[in-house]
Amino acid sequence: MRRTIDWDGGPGDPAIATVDQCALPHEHRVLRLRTVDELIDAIKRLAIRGAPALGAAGALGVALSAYRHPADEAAVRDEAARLAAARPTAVNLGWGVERALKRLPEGPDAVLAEALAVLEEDERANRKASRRAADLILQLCPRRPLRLLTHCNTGRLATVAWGTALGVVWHLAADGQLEYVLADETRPLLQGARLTAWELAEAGIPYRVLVDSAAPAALAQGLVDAVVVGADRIAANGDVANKIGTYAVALAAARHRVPFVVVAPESTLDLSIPDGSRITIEERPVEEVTRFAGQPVTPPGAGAFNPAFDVTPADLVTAIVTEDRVFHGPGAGQ
Ligand SMILES: CSC[C@@H](O)[C@@H](O)C(=O)COP(=O)(O)O
Repeated sequence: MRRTIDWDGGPGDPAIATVDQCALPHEHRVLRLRTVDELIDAIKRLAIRGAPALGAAGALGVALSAYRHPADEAAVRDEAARLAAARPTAVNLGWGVERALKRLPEGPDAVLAEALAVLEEDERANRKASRRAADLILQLCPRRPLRLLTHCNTGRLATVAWGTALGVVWHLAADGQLEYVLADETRPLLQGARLTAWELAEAGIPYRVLVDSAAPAALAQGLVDAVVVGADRIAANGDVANKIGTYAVALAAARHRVPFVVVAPESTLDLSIPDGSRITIEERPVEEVTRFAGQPVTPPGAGAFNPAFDVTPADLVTAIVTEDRVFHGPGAGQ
């Protein structure tokens, strides 16, 4: 399967195919989802995850619903609303749903055509944004070859194909300008250790995984030329919501004057909100923190604070790079 998520419907059998990100790195398994409820469940379990992949899932989900209920627009709109609410932070999910819904009056084939256009555009946008970000990092960092640090997973698994921040890695490696990648493990669900490491290994790129709390030490020891991350929602003032732990990396990068670059498609910008304080941060089940690899790691009944995302203030961001433009944040002087 070339794409992480795609339409897999035959006549009378509408379905979405997606890589099961819960099974990696041990097993590369493809899920075939036949209903919007199955799709919502896959999104909630993070079998499908990453803002651009969620945008694709939103659009494909509306197509799935439109084929399942061809004569019942209200049923499709109800499923679309539930789908858009499956995860609150990544703006792309609701954006993908809305884009596909606009074609609903024209019938299921038109909705599917729109969803497939979202998928097509995603890969194109990510390749372009990551090329632009790679060129910017080459300008900002004199040392060669480059040593990058990243957080969470922003590769092809988080998108339809290619990736955003990890797309920068693919470009720099192809240019012969990359020494290695440090991949934060990304507690509690280990998107870095499980998924980014899997993608880097598959691509033959030198990498090491580090616990999230080691990232400031890596920056302090001069092991990193630039930090490159993705985003789930970017407010009008340049505040960036991304996987929990991103803010701590940005603070440490600023302290050590290491460029902190955010790469995202335009669909991740939410110019309707003035700043990051308006971004809804998803809180996930306490068991993700109180258990590890299926085993309890806390005394029975321990509480947990488990936000899935944090907001990095714009003044810690050197640049936000999309397929269309580069925003230099107030942190650009670092
Ligand atoms: C290109 S993906 C950008 C972000 O979506 C990514 O960094 C992230 O935070 C994903 O969080 P997740 O909870 O795994 O969906």
